[in-house]
Amino acid sequence: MATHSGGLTTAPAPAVRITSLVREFAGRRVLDELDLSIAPDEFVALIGRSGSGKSTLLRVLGGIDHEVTGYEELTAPENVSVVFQDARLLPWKRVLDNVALGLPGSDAEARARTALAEVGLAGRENAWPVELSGGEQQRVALARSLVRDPELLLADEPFGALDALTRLRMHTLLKQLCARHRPAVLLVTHDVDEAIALADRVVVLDHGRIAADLRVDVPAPRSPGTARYAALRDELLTLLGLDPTAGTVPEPADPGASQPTDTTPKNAKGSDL
Ligand SMILES: Nc1ncnc2c1ncn2[C@@H]1O[C@H](COP(=O)(O)OP(=O)(O)OP(=O)(O)O)[C@@H](O)[C@H]1O
Repeated sequence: MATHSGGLTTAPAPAVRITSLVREFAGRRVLDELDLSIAPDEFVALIGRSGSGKSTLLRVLGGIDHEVTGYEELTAPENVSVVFQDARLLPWKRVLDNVALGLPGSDAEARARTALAEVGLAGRENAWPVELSGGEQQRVALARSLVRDPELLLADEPFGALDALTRLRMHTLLKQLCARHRPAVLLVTHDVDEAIALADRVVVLDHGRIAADLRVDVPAPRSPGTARYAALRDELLTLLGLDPTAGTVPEPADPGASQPTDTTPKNAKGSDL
């Protein structure tokens, strides 16, 4: 939200501001003088080929990786929540206790109940994680993150392991939760359609640098049938080195999986995204 003073309109301080960030592994630059800003309550999707540095950037912003150099500025909120592809629930704790774990205050349990209701899991408080489906477990993970009212929500392919229908339901849920809690969001995804469905901006990472930073100016309800949607989708696929006419965007490569079907597009070098 902009602030006003003396007739001037001042943009709010960004939730995230990074300039010239470098992360090296064994002398190889995985983040290469990277610049990125995210406004408070802005939803940014981060896409890029495998190995482009997406998870590394999330780890830095989540305070998990401190081995960075070179930066002129590195600002991120202290109150950060992270959601991963797997829900990472404690199997020996019931759902409610997973959400309430570590929450301060005597109202922790009540807040956890409210959060579970928000993600559609009222009545499942006493279930064990193993009794929940993958989508339900991710709902718990979202509740556990958002009950802390984070200023920044980092999500690393949170819906990557879910089936297509569950994924769409989770998109709707995440949009509702973000509208209510208004964190800044950085979502890593391999799915261009997911990025367009959810984000205000899509940032494309290539070899540790921002190759493109595109505003999602597709009018709601962001239907794939519209010309603007199709143009943005094509632009993003092309930036990823994919042929927009070749089919859907592939899932992240799973080394243990069998070869993808012939609907899986290949990048210019013939390898998976
Ligand atoms: N701990 C580490 N030690 C050495 N190299 C690493 C380490 N972590 C990441 N890397 C390397 O950094 C590069 C970027 O990795 P990162 O996981 O950030 O990519 P990514 O864009 O998230 O990929 P993917 O889409 O496959 O998850 C890769 O080449 C990876 O091998």
